Amino acid sequence: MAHILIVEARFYDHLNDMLLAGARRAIESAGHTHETLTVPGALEVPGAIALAAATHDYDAYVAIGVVIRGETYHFEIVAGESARAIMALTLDGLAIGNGILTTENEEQAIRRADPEQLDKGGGAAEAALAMLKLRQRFDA
Ligand SMILES: Nc1c(NC[C@H](O)[C@H](O)[C@H](O)CO)[nH]c(=O)[nH]c1=O
Ligand SMILES: CC(=O)[C@@H](O)COP(=O)(O)O
Repeated sequence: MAHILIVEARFYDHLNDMLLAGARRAIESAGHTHETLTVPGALEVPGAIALAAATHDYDAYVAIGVVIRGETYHFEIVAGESARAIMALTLDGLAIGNGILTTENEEQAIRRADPEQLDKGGGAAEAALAMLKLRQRFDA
């Protein structure tokens, strides 16, 4: 049994609730346990994962959040930099599933967050578990 940390950027409550439900369902149905850590926005997620990793309390991580395009270049910064930093942590050997949605509008986000539609939260949890298996296989 693995212990998974879900790190959620709580920027849009209703969308996050759906992503979290999907992630928790996937982890529980695979027989694992989880905790959730909440940070303000997607830019804080990689730093929170790095801090949590230093404790060695968790086997894998699921990043959850929603970035919706606004009027300015800020979207590119938040979407791109959060993904870049999460990717850097995976290259350091952490097992992470990235469920941070980056969408043009709320309608796209709902379809992807809803566990009964595209279930991207569940997908991110499954990716984290797959990476954990790889870590174990390579004894990392
Ligand atoms: N616009 C969105 C943000 N922006 C906030 C940043 O992530 C960050 O919290 C702030 O710049 C302080 O460091 N975050 C999201 O998760 N989603 C957005 O759409
Ligand atoms: C992530 C974003 O693009 C958004 O929340 C920021 O909006 P804006 O560019 O209108 O300030």
